[in-house]
Amino acid sequence: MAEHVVRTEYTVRRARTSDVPKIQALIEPLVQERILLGKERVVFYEAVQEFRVAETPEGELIGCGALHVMWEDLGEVRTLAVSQKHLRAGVGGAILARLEEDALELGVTRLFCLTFEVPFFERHGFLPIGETVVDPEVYYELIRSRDEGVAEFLDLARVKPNTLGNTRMMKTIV
Ligand SMILES: CC(=O)SCCNC(=O)CCNC(=O)[C@H](O)C(C)(C)COP(=O)(O)OP(=O)(O)OC[C@H]1O[C@@H](n2cnc3c(N)ncnc32)[C@H](O)[C@@H]1OP(=O)(O)O
Repeated sequence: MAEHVVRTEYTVRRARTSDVPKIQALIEPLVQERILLGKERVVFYEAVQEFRVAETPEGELIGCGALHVMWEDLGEVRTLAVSQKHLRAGVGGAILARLEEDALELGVTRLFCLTFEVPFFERHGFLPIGETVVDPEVYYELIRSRDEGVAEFLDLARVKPNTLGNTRMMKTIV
């Protein structure tokens, strides 16, 4: 008997302000599990232009992901998540591909991520990295940022509890 395959129909689009509560609801279980870092709602509104979301024809938000620019050539994939019932249907891969297009459009050629989902990111061309992979001059510029994600990228001691068990990964997308 042929295997029954459930197809998920969806489109990936730029996020809108009205998506913010839905993005928060989508990632809340992952925040509870300490897989993703919880953030205040205002932080999501401030970052709404960084987000892409996956939506079904019925208007259900089933995935999200963000690209945060850190430096001239450097960006970070953030808050990539797919709802439990739509996992393994290509949604995460499609959002990541769109974030990579966004990165190239902006001039960003190196993408960082900090994740527990190592095999997923490896399949998309990311490789584990050890320490910080920026020149000392850039390091001392980045250290001025107030962004928690940048602090995590720099592996600063004060954010180590947030990053415990995560793998630091990088992809060059030129
Ligand atoms: C940088 C950060 O944001 S770090 C945080 C990363 N996110 C998390 O940790 C949150 C929890 N995890 C998730 O939300 C998800 O697992 C994600 C986002 C990592 C991946 O999302 P998914 O939509 O499941 O990814 P996608 O479907 O593209 O690929 C996953 C698997 O499904 C498989 N797949 C893709 N399309 C299909 C399909 N149509 N039918 C069957 N399998 C499929 C892929 O081959 C892959 O399989 P593999 O793992 O055996 O190689």
